[in-house]
Amino acid sequence: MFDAPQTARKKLLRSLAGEAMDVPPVWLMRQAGRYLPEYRATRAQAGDFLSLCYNPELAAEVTLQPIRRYGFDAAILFADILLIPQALGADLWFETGEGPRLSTITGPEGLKPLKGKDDIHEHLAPVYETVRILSRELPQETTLIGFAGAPWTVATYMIAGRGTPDQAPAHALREGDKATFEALIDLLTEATIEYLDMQVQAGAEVVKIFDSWAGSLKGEAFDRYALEPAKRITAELKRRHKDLPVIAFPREAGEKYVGFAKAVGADGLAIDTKIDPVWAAENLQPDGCVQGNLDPKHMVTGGEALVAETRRIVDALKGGPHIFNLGHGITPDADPENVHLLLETIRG
Ligand SMILES: Cc1c2[nH]c(c1CCC(=O)O)Cc1[nH]c(c(CCC(=O)O)c1C)Cc1[nH]c(c(CCC(=O)O)c1C)Cc1[nH]c(c(C)c1CCC(=O)O)C2
Repeated sequence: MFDAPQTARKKLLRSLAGEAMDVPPVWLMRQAGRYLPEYRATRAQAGDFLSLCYNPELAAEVTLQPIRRYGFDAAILFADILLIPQALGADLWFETGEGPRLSTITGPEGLKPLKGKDDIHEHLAPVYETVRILSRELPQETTLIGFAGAPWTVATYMIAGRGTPDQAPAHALREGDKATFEALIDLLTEATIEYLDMQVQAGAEVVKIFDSWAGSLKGEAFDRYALEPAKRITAELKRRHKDLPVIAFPREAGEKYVGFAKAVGADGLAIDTKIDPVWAAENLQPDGCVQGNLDPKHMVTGGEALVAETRRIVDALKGGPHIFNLGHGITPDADPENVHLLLETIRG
């Protein structure tokens, strides 16, 4: 575990512990990415995106690049939510300009080739090594965030074999073959616990659970397949690592955001761009730290609109614990200069 007096000084950990600050800590989703020329150069050196994820020296290098350039308060491990399916035995590749492709799961036979929750570590060992390098090399004020995809979001890719606008194949399996669907969610929940546990053992100080497609689950299905797995993962990680801060991101959950952090046991709740920060201050911040939620389009367009919207978010959330971030990942067409403008606006 980490040493309390030193971590107590890290701004991100103070926010997650519930402290309101004049200047919130800030980092950006996808801060290591294609909008940075140094990222594109290192990815070219690695060969392709997946080779970069499995090369600890180069993955650590791209994680550090935005920290050197901008001095963010947190670094997020460079990896991907789809490494777990690959570690479990699914095929995974990336089609240039299109996105991920995987083998599909359409029924019980789709589960047969998958490995058990404890058989993922050899495949994921390079990721743990990246975390170890980062925990040595990051500046001491920078918090290291580990992460995984939430079971539902990862399952949507494993079932469809690709990203889908409405997650229809996953909903079809959930409704048509509940046993197979629930066995997959269970396997992913348990494998995610082991994966994040290893990241924490290697030096991750916070973990974030990305449920990018949580918004397509409604009513009871949301509680069962978004909330319950996040709760199981959080409870077990906190049992193994007392005081480990957890950030949940049930993207586009809308009104289901209310009470989510408390029910899950998460310390931080990441909000998407559809959430009004004034509403979040009233309805979400009483339960703990809120992270978000500038629209990533401002990182492309910049100017007065970026400044005004950033100020509006900071002002709305300054009465409670807040981590400044975007509402979703920064896009490849973002202008790196706009990140300087953002940081000047927040930090003065
Ligand atoms: C759904 C999802 C994925 N991956 C992730 C999510 C959840 C968050 C979200 O909703 O965006 C999470 C993720 N992906 C990546 C990180 C690294 C850390 C960081 O935020 O800087 C993280 C935390 C790197 C990446 N993951 C990916 C890239 C781009 C790859 C490249 O360099 O070509 C990066 C930097 C590729 C990826 N990975 C994924 C897709 C759909 C794609 C293709 C889309 C795209 O190209 O942006 C799956």
